[in-house]
Amino acid sequence: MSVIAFAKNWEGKFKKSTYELVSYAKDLASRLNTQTLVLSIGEVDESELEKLALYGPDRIISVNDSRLNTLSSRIYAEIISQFVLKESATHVLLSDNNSGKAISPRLSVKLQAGLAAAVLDVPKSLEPFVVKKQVFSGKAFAYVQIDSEKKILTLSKNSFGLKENPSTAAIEYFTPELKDDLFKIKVKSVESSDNKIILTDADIVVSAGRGMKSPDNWKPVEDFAAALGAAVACSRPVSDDGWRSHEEHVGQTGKVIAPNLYFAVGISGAIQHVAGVSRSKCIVAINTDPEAPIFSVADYGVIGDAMTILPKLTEIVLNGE
Ligand SMILES: Cc1cc2nc3c(=O)[nH]c(=O)nc-3n(C[C@H](O)[C@H](O)[C@H](O)COP(=O)(O)OP(=O)(O)OC[C@H]3O[C@@H](n4cnc5c(N)ncnc54)[C@H](O)[C@@H]3O)c2cc1C
Repeated sequence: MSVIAFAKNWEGKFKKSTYELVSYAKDLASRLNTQTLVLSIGEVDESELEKLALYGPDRIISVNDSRLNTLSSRIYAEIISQFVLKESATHVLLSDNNSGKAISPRLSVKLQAGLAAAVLDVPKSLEPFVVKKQVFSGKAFAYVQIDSEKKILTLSKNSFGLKENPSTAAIEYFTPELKDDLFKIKVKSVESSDNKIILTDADIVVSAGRGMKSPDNWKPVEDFAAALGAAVACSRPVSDDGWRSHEEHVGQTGKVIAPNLYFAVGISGAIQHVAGVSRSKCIVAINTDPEAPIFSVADYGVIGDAMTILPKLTEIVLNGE
């Protein structure tokens, strides 16, 4: 028995969500009285791999192969599955991000393992193994029992947090057996259409709604987001009216996000909007209406005109005053 966490990297760097997953894996392994193994795939420097040790793994294993720098859910599932079988691991953890969502169903089939996606908490019980997960865009929770010997969980962002637990895990290397035909589809080059931060991965999101009154009023939103290194999002009517692209629409029928910091600017806070952002660690609302429902879910609120407040906040971020 052991717990394996898949440590996703972004161009050779780990993010907070990876460290959160390792923290969760350590906690679960302690409850099960077993070891925590962290598996990294693709080229990552040893200095970066060593950072994982802060969150308590017993072993850090790297598949250091340049052919694996681009995600292929098929190949990654094959590698993780080989490693799970080699180690006779029982619990496999992935972050509930795009990679985890792509890899985990394939892994579930390969390993004949029960899968619980978007898990929100430590298991409610170990025997039987029951975890809490979100359903209906976060409007409800379900308790799921997994009876298979091997179990796969994808962990929702910001549901467990970071728990430092320094270990002295040394870095090991694993070479899976990968047949040539796995590499028949190759990514020859990656061209980004723009330098936008990916909304679902962003740590900070500045989101705006109908309170901005016109698509021509988005510059203060974009300037503030740029100053913070944040992604830009919007409410549904804004994208329905063509003010912004549907790519930016968050909520029940849009993207579900969980950044560390979410700014809701000129957004009333309808339940369908909040369904997609309620797992943000900290919500800051800017709204002229002190009765706006968004204030009941916000950690901080600013009552006032966004067109005046956003440039002031941008100035403070850029110049510290
Ligand atoms: C089935 C269904 C699914 C839906 N899915 C989604 C979804 O996924 N995402 C989503 O967002 N919505 C969704 N909606 C729509 C949702 O119900 C709301 O209508 C929508 O979220 C409201 O958008 P808003 O907050 O931008 O606009 P409004 O509700 O019009 O709110 C605008 C806010 O801006 C404030 N304001 C006005 N002027 C200023 C100013 N100068 N400065 C600061 N604040 C100002 C106002 O006080 C107000 O609170 C869905 C609805 C349905 C029925």
